[in-house]
Amino acid sequence: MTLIDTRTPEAKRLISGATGDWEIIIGLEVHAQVTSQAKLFSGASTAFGAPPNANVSLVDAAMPGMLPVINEECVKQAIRTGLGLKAEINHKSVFDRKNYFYPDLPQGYQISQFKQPIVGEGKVIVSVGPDRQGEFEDIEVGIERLHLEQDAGKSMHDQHATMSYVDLNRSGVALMEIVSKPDMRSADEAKAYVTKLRTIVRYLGTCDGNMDEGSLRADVNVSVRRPGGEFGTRCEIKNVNSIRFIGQAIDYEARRQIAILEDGGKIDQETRLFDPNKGETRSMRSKEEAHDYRYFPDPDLLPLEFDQAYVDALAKDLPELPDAKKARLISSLGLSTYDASILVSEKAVAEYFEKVAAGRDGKLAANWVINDLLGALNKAGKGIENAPVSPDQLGAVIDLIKEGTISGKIAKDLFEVVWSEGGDPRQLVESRGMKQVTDTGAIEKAVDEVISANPDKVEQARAKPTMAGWFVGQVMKATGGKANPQAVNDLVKAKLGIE
Ligand SMILES: Nc1ncnc2c1ncn2[C@@H]1O[C@H](COP(=O)(O)OP(=O)(O)OP(=O)(O)O)[C@@H](O)[C@H]1O
Ligand SMILES: [Mg+2]
Ligand SMILES: [Mg+2]
Repeated sequence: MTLIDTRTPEAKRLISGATGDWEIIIGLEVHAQVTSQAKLFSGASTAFGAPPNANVSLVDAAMPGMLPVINEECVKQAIRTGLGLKAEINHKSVFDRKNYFYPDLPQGYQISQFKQPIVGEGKVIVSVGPDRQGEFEDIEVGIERLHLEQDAGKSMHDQHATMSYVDLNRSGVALMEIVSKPDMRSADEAKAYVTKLRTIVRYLGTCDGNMDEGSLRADVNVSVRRPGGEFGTRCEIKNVNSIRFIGQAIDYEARRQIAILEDGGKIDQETRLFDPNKGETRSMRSKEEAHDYRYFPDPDLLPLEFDQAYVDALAKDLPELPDAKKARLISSLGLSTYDASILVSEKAVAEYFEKVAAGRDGKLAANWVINDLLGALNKAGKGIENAPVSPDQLGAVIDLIKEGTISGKIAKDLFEVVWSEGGDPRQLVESRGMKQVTDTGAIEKAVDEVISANPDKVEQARAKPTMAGWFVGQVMKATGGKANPQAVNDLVKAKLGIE
């Protein structure tokens, strides 16, 4: 039995407390590391996994007299990301100093953008789902701004009993802070939004999106309100570094706030941390201890200016993005929305699929990629980059089915052979004797044998024509699945004298 969820989309977003329903309001600040060999204002390398303090220039260590020089590559990537988010690109933006003291920030300030960011308002369409009926719902999440800023270094407190260490490798690495509007209403929506952002930056090649290497992380702002009421006070959960944790942090935080409010308390605006081991958020600092960042324009850097021709040139070179690709796969190949959504969700999967589908039946290619290839990869715990079957090999398997050389069933066996042993599918079909038997003489012989061995079943089938399927099954079995099923079906019916 399928359970049909009859609640409206609005009602599905509510969670119930002890005294009635509540709505969760979520806004995310996503920090995405810009794909660039060098840092935002220095030539030091950004390579991941280098020994501590190996990638630190005098600028990143904030030696007196050092001056920042903007890395044009990072500016380009920020503009390209802005275009991918359908956002307004600001031809003039300003770098500000955000002042605070912390041991991993040798400058004593972070260079960021405050009042005039490089990218203004935009929007992202996010597919949320599937729900119990297998349906996706599209929501729109507004982008408030995207600005460029430097990353800080890293303090390490677990290396020594009484001392802390500082690693400045990340100091000065370029980040894009992508600030959403408070448009999300559930953990699922927030998770789907971050997933979509990651897909977009990966298509663009502006950030590698690797959350476990810290290339993408989110500050999660959560508040709750009575449905349709005023926004409540937000708490900000800093630096959450996995999509699953973002969901857990939101659910925990919303319930914590609801419990306080239902108890007659009030929410203090504060910065919190998520503890993945406990699945809880806990207070880091309250608003009273909040920083006064004393933002002001960095006197070492001129405002960043470029003209529309520069933006146009970058726009012209943008790759096809997931939404456009999805629409094209649906309209030109006739794929379902569901299949197209799966295929475009990872750039590498989309590229693989398009190679398989080129010049072939798109729906058949989609079935093979989604059910067989992705299914096998999932089972083996492998990513598409390490798929043992190449697009050419899978394409050849599909061609062999289409030509009638092998049956759909044998194709599954062939796929497994190619997966585990490699090789040219066409040659494997020859050498392993997997060819479909279309020779009517041979099929006829097998049909005759099955019929003469089962006289009682023949009687039954004449009275009940659907029994023909049983004979087809027996013949397929007797021929090792190699007989052409249509030919077997036709012959069985003819011999039994049924329609
Ligand atoms: N009532 C609310 N509930 C949940 N989220 C909210 C609420 N009001 C604002 N937000 C979200 O909080 C985020 C605020 O980010 P923004 O970068 O503008 O400021 P900030 O957090 O004060 O600054 P910083 O970059 O120093 O952390 C946005 O994503 C916004 O959508
Ligand atoms: Mg912010
Ligand atoms: Mg913030």
